[in-house]
Amino acid sequence: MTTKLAIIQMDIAFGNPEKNREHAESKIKEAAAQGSEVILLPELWTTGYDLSRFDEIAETLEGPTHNLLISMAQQYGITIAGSIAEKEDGRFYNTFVAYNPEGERLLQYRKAHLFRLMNEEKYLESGNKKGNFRLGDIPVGGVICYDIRFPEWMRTHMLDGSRGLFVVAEWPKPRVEHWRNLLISRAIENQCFVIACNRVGSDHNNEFGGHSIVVDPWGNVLAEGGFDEEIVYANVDFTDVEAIREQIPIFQDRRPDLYE
Ligand SMILES: NC(=O)CCC(=O)C(=O)O
Repeated sequence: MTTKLAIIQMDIAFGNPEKNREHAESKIKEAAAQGSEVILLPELWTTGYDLSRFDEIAETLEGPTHNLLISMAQQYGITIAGSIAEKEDGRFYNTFVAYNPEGERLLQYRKAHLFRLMNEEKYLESGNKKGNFRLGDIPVGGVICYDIRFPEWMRTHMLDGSRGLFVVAEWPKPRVEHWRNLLISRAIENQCFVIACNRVGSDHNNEFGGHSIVVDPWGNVLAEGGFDEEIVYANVDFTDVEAIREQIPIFQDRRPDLYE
């Protein structure tokens, strides 16, 4: 069965959640009108990297961004996912959330690997739980940006039979070839679909690279964005994973006794 995906490769207004919510809302409407079933937004799409103001602009999971995502998921009968600045008990996290068409939260994954080049370790706490969730019956994982440089962490997400890896990012343009190559490698080595959303535009420190991408479990690029705002669409059949895992059974042939 095919799943219709839409990746919202948007620019993000620095530290301006209201403006970003308005912008995302119009893009979500546009993607839903095309029949999309799963819609992916970028990393920290409401705030950008305005980390020093997270005490003002981060939210609990009951905040206005979550209310908006829940109401849009219900109104359009879609699953919506992306990462948000989360605040809990005076601590801050970069948290990937997903809501199903009933408005139920499927995922709360706090970024595990904090990226020093963008000062995350100075302002954020890291998460310590995996980002596995289910799209209906389909097991998948969700991780955030720098996490993709840790293949062992991605593999951990795949050991339960997950068929897809959702990735959200604010990945700078000068390393966009790393982004592409890492994502294609994660798809091949885990024989899974990789569905990845990167923002575009710039903030005071970085220009971001876009190139949101959907890769199949054989490593073929099914859809890819450019450097500007756009919605990247792709249809995927998560059951395709089975034939490839039968043909080259890496999950059966692993030798964890040697390397775990
Ligand atoms: N937001 C991030 O985690 C950026 C990661 C990144 O740019 C990298 O090169 O890794």
